[in-house]
Amino acid sequence: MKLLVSPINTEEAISALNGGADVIDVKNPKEGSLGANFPWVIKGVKDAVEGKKPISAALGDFNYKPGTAALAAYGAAAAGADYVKVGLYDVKTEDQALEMMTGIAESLKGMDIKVVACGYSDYERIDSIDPKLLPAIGEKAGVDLVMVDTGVKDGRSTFEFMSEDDLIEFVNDAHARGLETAIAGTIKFDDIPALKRIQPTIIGVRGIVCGGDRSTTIKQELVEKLKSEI
Ligand SMILES: O=C[C@H](O)COP(=O)(O)O
Repeated sequence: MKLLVSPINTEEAISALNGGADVIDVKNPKEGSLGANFPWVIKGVKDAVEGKKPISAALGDFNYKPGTAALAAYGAAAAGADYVKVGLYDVKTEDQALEMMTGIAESLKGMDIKVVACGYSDYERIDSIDPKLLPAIGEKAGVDLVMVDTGVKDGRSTFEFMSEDDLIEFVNDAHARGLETAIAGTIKFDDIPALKRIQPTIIGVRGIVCGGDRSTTIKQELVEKLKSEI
């Protein structure tokens, strides 16, 4: 399993990089679970990481706006992202999700950039699409990776909203369709044994490597610890 760590600035990105993160995922938690950061922050992180690891950019917790999302993806690509992650937050139907993801994949066609469709394990409380539908939608839309995160960052974990069996079904369905997978959402050290059984391609974190409070800063030693445990 690879480790994706979500810094908010260059300093945190260097802690993530030096701690052994495999993907440096630039986001802006002030704007939500998958809040987008500014292009110059993505660019700054890209320059600081010097090609040692790929850069991911969160595009936002989206409502149903395929054109806006496709343009945001294009912008993140111009800023240097190697992965673009869109949160299907206020996206309620399979048709809406398919149109969103098809538009993003089309806008990045011919570029060496991975498209990530992210659903939310707590989809019922935010009235969003069930993430278990994403592997089929993602395959149709031509995305590279499907992901689950929590939509509300209130300390409740993905494991409180989806059972291990649900997550195994999600991962196996996606892998059978040739897609990569990521699981995130207040992952704790105690969740590592379950994640090893589930075997997603990537584990996505922030809070755990900030020492539990995601509003503080990423600590290199916690990234090192997590990396060695997974
Ligand atoms: O993409 C990963 C998320 O930033 C996870 O954040 P979290 O571990 O604080 O829920």
